[in-house]
Amino acid sequence: MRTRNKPWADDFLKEQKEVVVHHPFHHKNKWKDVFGNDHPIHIEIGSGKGQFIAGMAKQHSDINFVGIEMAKSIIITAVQKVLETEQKNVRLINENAKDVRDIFGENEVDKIYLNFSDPWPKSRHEKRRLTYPAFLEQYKNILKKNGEIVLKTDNRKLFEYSLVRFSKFGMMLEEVALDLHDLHDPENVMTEYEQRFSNKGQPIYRCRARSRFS
Ligand SMILES: C[S@@+](CC[C@H](N)C(=O)[O-])C[C@H]1O[C@@H](n2cnc3c(N)ncnc32)[C@H](O)[C@@H]1O
Repeated sequence: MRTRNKPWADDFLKEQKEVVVHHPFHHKNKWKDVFGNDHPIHIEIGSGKGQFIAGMAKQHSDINFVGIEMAKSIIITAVQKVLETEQKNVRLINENAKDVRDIFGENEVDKIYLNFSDPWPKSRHEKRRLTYPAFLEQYKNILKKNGEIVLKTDNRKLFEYSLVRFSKFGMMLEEVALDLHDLHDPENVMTEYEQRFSNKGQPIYRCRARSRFS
């Protein structure tokens, strides 16, 4: 995702304390205190400009959403979108998710969304894919038993790779959709990338993998 450098981003993010969580590692095991309730927690890794998480928060006010986005120049747009919704059930974190296990405690998360994650097609970059086993190991740790990972992508190779990885990791594949929009799922909230690829006529893939670990 290309964006211009925005020198005012730091100050803007610091000011948005209602939405941006500045020291997320301090809240490990205590996210219910951040939200002031014990509703289920769904996280999105690589939230981009926030269309998905803002839309989901509006659609599900009984769920707490946390978006993690490492690019400062991109997350500011997500913050603006969340502010527009006036929803209280969403927080954003400007961090790299490589240490997600240090942000959430064991069994603290009910669902993880991976939307249009960077595919990293070269095999020497495999470790950067968000469905690489080292990431799955961390997801397993923070996910509740029967928690879910929902992945959407336009990238067939990343989709195939992720299906194999989920399966080798012992997760149960509950849905494999090769053309998500053909399902006309009324609950599907489109991401920015999803909208862009779908407008070009490309099929969108989605899978749901359920954790069977405690
Ligand atoms: C291709 S974009 C997709 C954005 C959005 N999910 C969408 O579907 O429109 C991938 C996003 O993930 C972010 N990202 C990639 N790896 C990440 C990581 N390890 N931690 C946090 N964000 C990450 C990137 O900065 C980028 O904004």
